[in-house]
Amino acid sequence: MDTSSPATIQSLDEIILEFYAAGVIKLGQYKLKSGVMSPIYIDLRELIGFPKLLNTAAQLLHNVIRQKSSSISCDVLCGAPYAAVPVCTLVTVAQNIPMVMRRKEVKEYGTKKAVEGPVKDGAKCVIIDDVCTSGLSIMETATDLRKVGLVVEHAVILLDREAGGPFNLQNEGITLHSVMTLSYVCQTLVKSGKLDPKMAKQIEQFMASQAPDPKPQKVVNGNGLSKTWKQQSFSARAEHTSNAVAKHLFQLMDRKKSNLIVAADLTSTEAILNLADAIGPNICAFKIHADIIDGFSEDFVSKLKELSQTHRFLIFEDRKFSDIGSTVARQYGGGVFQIAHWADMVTIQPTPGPAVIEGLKKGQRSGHGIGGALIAEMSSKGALPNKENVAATIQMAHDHPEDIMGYICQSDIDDEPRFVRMTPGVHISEAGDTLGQQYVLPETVIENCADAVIVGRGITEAFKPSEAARMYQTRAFEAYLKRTSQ
Ligand SMILES: O=c1ccn([C@@H]2O[C@H](COP(=O)(O)O)[C@@H](O)[C@H]2O)c(=O)[nH]1
Repeated sequence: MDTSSPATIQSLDEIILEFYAAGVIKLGQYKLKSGVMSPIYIDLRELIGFPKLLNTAAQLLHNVIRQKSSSISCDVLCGAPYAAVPVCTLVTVAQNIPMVMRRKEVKEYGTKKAVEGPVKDGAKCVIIDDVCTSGLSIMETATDLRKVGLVVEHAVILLDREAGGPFNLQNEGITLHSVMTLSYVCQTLVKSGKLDPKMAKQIEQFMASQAPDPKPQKVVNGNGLSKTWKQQSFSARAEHTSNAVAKHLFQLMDRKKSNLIVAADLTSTEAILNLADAIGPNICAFKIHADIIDGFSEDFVSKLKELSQTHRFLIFEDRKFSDIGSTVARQYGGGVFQIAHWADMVTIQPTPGPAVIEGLKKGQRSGHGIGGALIAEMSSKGALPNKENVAATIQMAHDHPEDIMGYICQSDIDDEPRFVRMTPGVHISEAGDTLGQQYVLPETVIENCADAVIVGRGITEAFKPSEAARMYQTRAFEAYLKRTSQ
């Protein structure tokens, strides 16, 4: 996403708000081309009623071409019919770049051309479009342009709905560049009070449900060899998983530049909520133990959920479910804590076997699979080592990819990129505690196996928890960047 000049981040936000005021961004229930109902609809055709805004859109699009001029070469433009034709015409006039027009319906008379305008064999044509969902309409345009000899390698759009467009187009040899993403638009509307955080969460869930199915990716390192799971980026791995929570967490870690999960092992609801508010911007997930909290209540849960929406983090209940299926179904879906109603992620002990997962599925409340993290290895001293158990745990995960989002582990136990590895027992002082907890540095666990680090007392007992959270966030994310650049 391009957020630089002339629209700085601030002025891009202002433009988004103007789009909203002009009715270009609509909230409600709208039917998409695919027939799917969407809680948000972006109709850039409305821009033709607002000449100033139309011109701004043209400037934003041209900025992308200008700023990426070292990679995008552009002899001619083509606005994808019909919504993008007016805005493309403005770019043509303002920048003196010729334009061609693709006809959707070829005339039965006259020249019968599918592409009108200055078509030169081998000329580089950049497609301009308003919104991209799956990339299909850009692909249709590219097919016609290629048929007449134009070379299409880039498309520039105003808004990416993040439903697989860039990935699908890349497979067809087209790099997609967008001015903004749907998540950024939602974020801006929430910040300005135009969009209720609850509604934003619904949109986020809708987007996750629309995200593409995992597709095999050609992921190779500098030597042309297949990248191991450790070398792959979170965004690439999001494409590999069919677990909605893992996909969401991978995308969140990538966007927030945080692979820090805090373990908020505090007992007062007030202290927990204050911590969540203070460090929310630095974390991807907030882990609690509901059963150690004094005065756990519905009110506490709703406040924590509100904070999770404001700061965009997942709520992680470290319940370590480990009973027969029927008991687990009740522990998860009912009882004092009603965990299934508020936890995005939960930990699971694999010892009962697959029945524990079936029990959780029975107790679940969300529409998607449970965000189950299987405990493969524990951090405490003397934790029972058993290779057979680890192998069986991996098998359980592989047999339940819709419900298992990843592992709690201490070493590199599996080659499969789709699972998120989370490692507790992380502290910048490796001394450990007096009750068997063992600590390792964030850099070491990321290098060993962790995608996300789980840090408890390193943050909660720090003199300034928010500064400590920032420090762990930076160290863990930099270690991840280093690992993926190898
Ligand atoms: O193997 C495990 C599994 C879970 N935990 C949990 O993580 C945190 C660690 O807290 P620190 O204060 O950073 O020690 C805590 O909630 C444990 O229940 C773990 O430590 N090891």
